[in-house]
Amino acid sequence: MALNLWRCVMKRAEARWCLYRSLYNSSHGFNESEVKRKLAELSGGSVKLCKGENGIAELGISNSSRKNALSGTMMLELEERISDLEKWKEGKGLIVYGTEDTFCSGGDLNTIKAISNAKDGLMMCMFMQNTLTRLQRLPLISVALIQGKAIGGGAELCTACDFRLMTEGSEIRFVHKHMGIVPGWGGASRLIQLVGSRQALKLLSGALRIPPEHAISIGLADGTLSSAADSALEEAQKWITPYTKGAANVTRAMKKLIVCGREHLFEDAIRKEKDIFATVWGGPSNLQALSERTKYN
Ligand SMILES: CC[C@H](C(=O)O)C(=O)SCCNC(=O)CCNC(=O)[C@H](O)C(C)(C)COP(=O)(O)OP(=O)(O)OC[C@H]1O[C@@H](n2cnc3c(N)ncnc32)[C@H](O)[C@@H]1OP(=O)(O)O
Repeated sequence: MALNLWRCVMKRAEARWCLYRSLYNSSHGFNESEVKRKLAELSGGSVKLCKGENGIAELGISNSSRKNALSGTMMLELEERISDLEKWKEGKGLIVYGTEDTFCSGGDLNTIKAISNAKDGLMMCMFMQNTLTRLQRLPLISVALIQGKAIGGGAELCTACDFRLMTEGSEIRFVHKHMGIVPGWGGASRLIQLVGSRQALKLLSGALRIPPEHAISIGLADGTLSSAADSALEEAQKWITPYTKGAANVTRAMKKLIVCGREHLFEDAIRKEKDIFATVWGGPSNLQALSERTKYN
């Protein structure tokens, strides 16, 4: 009886701690079923989840013909995998990685072109902000394993993890300015939290390449992996182990403390990011950039 009561108290506390509350719902004009229907039409690639016996899950972003760019269906799969992880009570850690030689090259430009009007762009923005905020709030210690490029939305995705490990020659780059837009998946608000407003302004307004050594020096990355591509995941597992060792409920409680401490006043900032995103999305610079399909080699 006492245990059930304790469980009920904890459930209410978690709800109060905003651990599982989405940022946007119908009161914000967010029509989730409508945006899911639209994204389901834009296919390609996959997002796979493997939950380990050791309490560490691996989430793999895969769209090999498009450098792991996130198509509409991949955005939906990402949300489904995160829902799965929210229910995984034995979970302690999570490694997010891209298959082959790239982390993620951002939104799939074919998907982005199909939703370049103001309404669809805003719906996608709110869907991805909900999804990446839930990723960030998971009671799991999360690591983005960056091999190759993390470009645009891919750079934003990696900021939603607690830590970032980069392999030699990899690069994080917020290329949004060259697309005539600003980050919209919450990446700007999280980058400011990670590196401070001055560094964030340089990285965003300069669309600067961020190699491993620079990322570490400004506090964006937490380590470099020297391993070859096929053993990077194994090395990331070793890196995360000291932080996930021990009882799952304690590790999860530690992460919950961090989430609650970090988010005070955060929701205001991220909602303003959405409003600013709406002023440039689908505008002349954005449409021009989409027609040029610049390569950021
Ligand atoms: C809010 C987020 C924001 C948004 O949603 O608006 C975005 O994330 S917009 C997308 C931002 N990302 C880009 O613009 C990346 C563009 N691609 C590149 O810069 C390069 O492809 C690079 C650096 C990722 C890899 O260069 P590399 O020379 O190694 O390979 P290729 O360029 O030959 O690419 C192979 C193949 O993949 C296709 N590709 C790459 N990225 C994307 C993408 N984001 N969407 C769709 N397709 C992509 C590329 O076109 C090549 O296909 P091919 O048929 O051979 O042209």
